[in-house]
Amino acid sequence: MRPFIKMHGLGNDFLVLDAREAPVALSAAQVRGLANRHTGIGFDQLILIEPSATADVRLRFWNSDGGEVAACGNGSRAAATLLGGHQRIETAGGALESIGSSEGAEVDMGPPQWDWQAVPLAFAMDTSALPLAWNGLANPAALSVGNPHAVFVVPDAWAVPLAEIGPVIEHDPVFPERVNVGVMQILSREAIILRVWERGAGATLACGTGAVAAVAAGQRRGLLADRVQVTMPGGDLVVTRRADGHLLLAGPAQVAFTGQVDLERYA
Ligand SMILES: N[C@H](CCC[C@H](N)C(=O)O)C(=O)O
Repeated sequence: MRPFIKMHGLGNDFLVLDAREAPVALSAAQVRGLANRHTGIGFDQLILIEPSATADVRLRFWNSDGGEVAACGNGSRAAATLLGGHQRIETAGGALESIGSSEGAEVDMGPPQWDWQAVPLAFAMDTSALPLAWNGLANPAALSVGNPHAVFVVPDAWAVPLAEIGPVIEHDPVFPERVNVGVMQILSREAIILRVWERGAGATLACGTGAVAAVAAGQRRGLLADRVQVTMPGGDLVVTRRADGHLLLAGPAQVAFTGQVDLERYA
């Protein structure tokens, strides 16, 4: 049996396993089994905390579909909340820094990456506004914040049929590694509403990298200030652009419960 911690950031929920003392090897099938909300523990993402040779800790992330991914903003904040204090974090999507407190954490998610090959896209396009449309959603920004995002500016975020259109865009071959799909309604230069269809997890109550990507997209178009409140179905995050171009993600993260799990049962 292995101890686990169930956490969430505004309802974007995580199974956290601390593998710094004892390594954990996970198959995609095991992750999918653990993610099942009826026969497993249930989560949007699984987070593994591992030792790091280059930072204080290494974080690895898996979506509920079993795929390992390089970034998870809310997941990084949840781990940072657990770890507390100032942490240097190694991830496959880049090095992060966090300041944790008992209620939540702020994570430096680094600068957004706008090169089409960094997103990645299947061919060169203007990433500030792709010349593409899907069922009425058109001209998204495309960028990486350690993971790929397409962000659409829409007049009413709540009116978008995300469950129908999200998977179509997620799996479009123009995104060779698939993509997280955000629909952003701009309320003012300091406030947006955002809903996200997440690659490998579907519609979530909040998405940290999605919030960072949406604010970066709005800032690139000259529509948003340096500090923006991002209202998502699960609550509010704050994204701040620092003078060096790094984007800081702040908001609450909580422990829901702890337990023991037999990982072999899901192999
Ligand atoms: N679905 C994302 C990973 C989790 C992102 C989200 N939960 C966050 O807080 O950033 C992806 O496949 O890149």
